[in-house]
Amino acid sequence: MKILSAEQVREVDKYTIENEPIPSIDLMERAAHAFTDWLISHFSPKSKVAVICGTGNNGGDGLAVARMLLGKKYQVDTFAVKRSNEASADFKINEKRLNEIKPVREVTTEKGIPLLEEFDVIIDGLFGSGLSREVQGLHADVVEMINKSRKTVVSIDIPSGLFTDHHTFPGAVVEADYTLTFQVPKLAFFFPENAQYVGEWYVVDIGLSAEAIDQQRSHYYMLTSEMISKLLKPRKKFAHKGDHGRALIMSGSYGKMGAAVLCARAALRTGIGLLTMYIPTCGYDIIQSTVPEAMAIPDEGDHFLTSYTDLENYDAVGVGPGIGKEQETVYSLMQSIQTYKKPMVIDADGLNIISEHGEMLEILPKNTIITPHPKEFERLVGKWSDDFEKLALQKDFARKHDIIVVLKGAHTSVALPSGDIFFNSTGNPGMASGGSGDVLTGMITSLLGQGYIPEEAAKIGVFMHGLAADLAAEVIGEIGMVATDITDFIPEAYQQFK
Ligand SMILES: NC(=O)C1=CN([C@@H]2O[C@H](COP(=O)(O)OP(=O)(O)OC[C@H]3O[C@@H](n4cnc5c(N)ncnc54)[C@H](OP(=O)(O)O)[C@@H]3O)[C@@H](O)[C@H]2O)[C@@H](O)CC1
Ligand SMILES: Nc1ncnc2c1ncn2[C@@H]1O[C@H](COP(=O)(O)OP(=O)(O)O)[C@@H](O)[C@H]1O
Ligand SMILES: [K+]
Repeated sequence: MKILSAEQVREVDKYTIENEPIPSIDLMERAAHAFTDWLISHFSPKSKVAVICGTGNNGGDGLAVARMLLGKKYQVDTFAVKRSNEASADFKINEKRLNEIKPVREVTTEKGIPLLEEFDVIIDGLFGSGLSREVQGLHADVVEMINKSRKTVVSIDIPSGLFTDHHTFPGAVVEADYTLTFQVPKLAFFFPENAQYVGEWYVVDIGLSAEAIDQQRSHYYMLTSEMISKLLKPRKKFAHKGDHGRALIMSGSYGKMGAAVLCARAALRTGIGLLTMYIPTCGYDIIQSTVPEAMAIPDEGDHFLTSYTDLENYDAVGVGPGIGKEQETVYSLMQSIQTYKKPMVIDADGLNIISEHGEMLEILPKNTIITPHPKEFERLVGKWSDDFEKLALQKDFARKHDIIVVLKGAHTSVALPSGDIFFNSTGNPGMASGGSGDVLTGMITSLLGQGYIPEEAAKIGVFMHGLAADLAAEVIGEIGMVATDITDFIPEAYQQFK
């Protein structure tokens, strides 16, 4: 699913109005219906609802929503924050329609700001995609009242005061519990710095022209199950293990053999035909007894990797989880990168080593997939001042080194050398515990080994990893979830695509 800028959404709106064709007031009605349907399914008619409107089309949506809720017997009070008589044409039409049912209360001074404590739900229709500057004065006071109310806040399209296409400095921005955004996700929603404003967010379809969306050029996408299902290859009836690839994973050190075990189990659950673990000698018995499906080649080093093995026969090689940064391990990594000519998967200490030996970046096989978490990424590229800058760094790094950068976190992003970036839509905070990343490395290596091209392996791996965790959370919750649970639910994640 494409992610569009505010400007692009405006163009798509305009195209839809002209070509469907549909009068803009009817398009607003459609948007308000979609929003209201969601509200009705989440809040009972006993709820006291305050709708706070600006005088643009976001406010127009708010007025239409208020009218629809009144029609469904909700108790609704509507407030329009006005600094002048200027308002959008569709706002004025909806103001007239609502006034015939229940008058809109005008807020023109600070004193006129309503007490919001008496309401259960506050609908935020102050500003949407037309936000053109930071919110100040009367509007800022209203935003502050909304945020102080501690009531459930649902934002229409975008939390008021949040810029969708660049960094928003802390100030007057609505802190929504829910944001229902129209038609396409907005870039700012994917960043941790905006989580407190956006809350839980959903995309609601308002029937904007698919053709117009197709025509918009965007580097940003959200991974959806529709996209993943198109990538997955079914198994053939007469397939044998040789058809599903051979992967080698170099992982583990004394005290960190768990990383290797997690990685191995995840690779197997993701469907690799044959898996070999290259591990220090101390990990040999551990791997052989905990993951009997995998073969094992012990390195000469007892506690950590010191060398490498013949890599040529493997369809994919993953390196990094739990390997440590000993000098001999640096050599081991360097030699494997130099020897293996196909794309690799590099994670964790593999990346920490590279950040201390920048020359390795220059020799990484093209389309290698690296999977840093933010701290590992910072070691590679340096600090950033906000999440939009982090995104730019990720994009540049992928381009410059011709690699795929999977930057992990909530909404993990997959940056391709082309400049395209795919944000994940699966996953939950239950994954924020040791070992979850090792599982991902195993999954992506497995997919690469099965013949998926690197771009596909990264996208499928990231999506399925989060989906497995979501399915695990449904059964066991987020708190008690451990990395092994994610692995255990990988098969069920695949079952969703049967
Ligand atoms: N047909 C469609 O297009 C559809 C659109 N839809 C809805 O419309 C929304 C976009 O509406 P919109 O473009 O009217 O902009 P909106 O966000 O309401 O605000 C603009 C007004 O606010 C003002 N303003 C801006 N910043 C300000 C500030 N900091 N402080 C004070 N004022 C500020 C700005 O003034 P100006 O910048 O011109 O000075 C202007 O007057 C979109 O999010 C969706 O909800 C849906 O109904 C589907 C169909
Ligand atoms: N709050 C969250 N929501 C969704 N996914 C998360 C969240 N926190 C962590 N994750 C996922 O869990 C994994 C953690 O990886 P990483 O930080 O490398 O952990 P470790 O090194 O312990 O294995 C990543 O894939 C990340 O995307
Ligand atoms: K809003």
